[in-house]
Amino acid sequence: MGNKTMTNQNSAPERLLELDNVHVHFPLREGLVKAVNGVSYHVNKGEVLGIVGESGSGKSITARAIMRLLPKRAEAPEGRISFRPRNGESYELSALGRNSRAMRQVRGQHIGMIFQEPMTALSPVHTIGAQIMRTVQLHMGLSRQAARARAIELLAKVQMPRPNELVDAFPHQLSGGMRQRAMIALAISCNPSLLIADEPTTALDVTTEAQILELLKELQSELGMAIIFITHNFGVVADIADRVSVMYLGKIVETATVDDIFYAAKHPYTQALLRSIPRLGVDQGRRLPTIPGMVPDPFSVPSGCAFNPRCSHAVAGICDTQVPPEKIFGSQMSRCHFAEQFAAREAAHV
Ligand SMILES: Nc1ncnc2c1ncn2[C@@H]1O[C@H](COP(=O)(O)OP(=O)(O)OP(=O)(O)O)[C@@H](O)[C@H]1O
Repeated sequence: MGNKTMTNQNSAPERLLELDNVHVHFPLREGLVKAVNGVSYHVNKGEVLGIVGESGSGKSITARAIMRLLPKRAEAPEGRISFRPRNGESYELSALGRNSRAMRQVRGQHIGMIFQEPMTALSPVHTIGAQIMRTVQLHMGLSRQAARARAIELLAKVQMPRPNELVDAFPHQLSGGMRQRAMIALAISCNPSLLIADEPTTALDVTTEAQILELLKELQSELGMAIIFITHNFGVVADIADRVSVMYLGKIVETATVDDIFYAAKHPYTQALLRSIPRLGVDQGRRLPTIPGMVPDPFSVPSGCAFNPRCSHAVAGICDTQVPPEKIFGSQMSRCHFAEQFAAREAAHV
């Protein structure tokens, strides 16, 4: 785990990014899709925050709202997104124009982003070296020669074999894993303080996935950057994250340290997701429990707690009518009406 959270003199972690009540809506002909529906979370300097949830829960759209790279059909995000990359430097990302100079500087220099599909970030018609050189020349003011040296250094840093040769390769000449490394080199080229990783290992075979995770952990601790790691895979989260936020239908329903998520989850959705993970040697020959029902269609989000129709703990008259508030237990947050009961049960088991 990347336990490198930077601290100030009082050893309270320094906040790098803060989202406060962020909404992203898609006005479609069929109705209004509230893809992100009041999301609040923070990332401390140098920490890895995992964001977990089923497909369609709003993980990627929240990340794209931070980068102001939302699909054209989306309305401008509502709520506050504050970012403090360095001492004295502070950006209200939510107040910046999508193509403003400041926003382009943030995207180029301070926040890197990597995706499941490397060709989302890489141009097919330029060499890997040319793409890295362009970024570092633009944002770090390097000369052509220095930029080429930086590109080779970055390819070596992401453990590309023969960086002196591959700097002149086009993306299609590389294997999937190597392309992923090239995209990571491009994303970290200007020493960003935050890397947003959106399912970067989902399409890879398990060996390559393990290598890329190892690489990200090494880079995170060497460069001291924070990472938002988006995935639907709890195993990956356990491997890389310090804290985890669980998303369901456009809301964060639980946030906790990795240990508390695995051993003291206080939201029935988190608990259900954890029950559906296969455990080596334990679940052989046994059918794994799945979460009953389907994620509701985004035009008709259930009233009250959006998870209530699928929840085995739901109580009629409460869960289907009242939106649960955030309940805080030390560093843990749960949006369940009955979170205290889970806490009391844990206390009884100690
Ligand atoms: N271009 C779009 N037009 C309309 N609605 C969209 C668009 N992109 C996303 N949405 C809506 O936003 C919701 C959240 O999408 P998002 O991609 O953030 O989910 P996710 O949790 O990242 O899922 P996945 O793991 O499948 O990537 C989707 O269910 C969809 O309803």
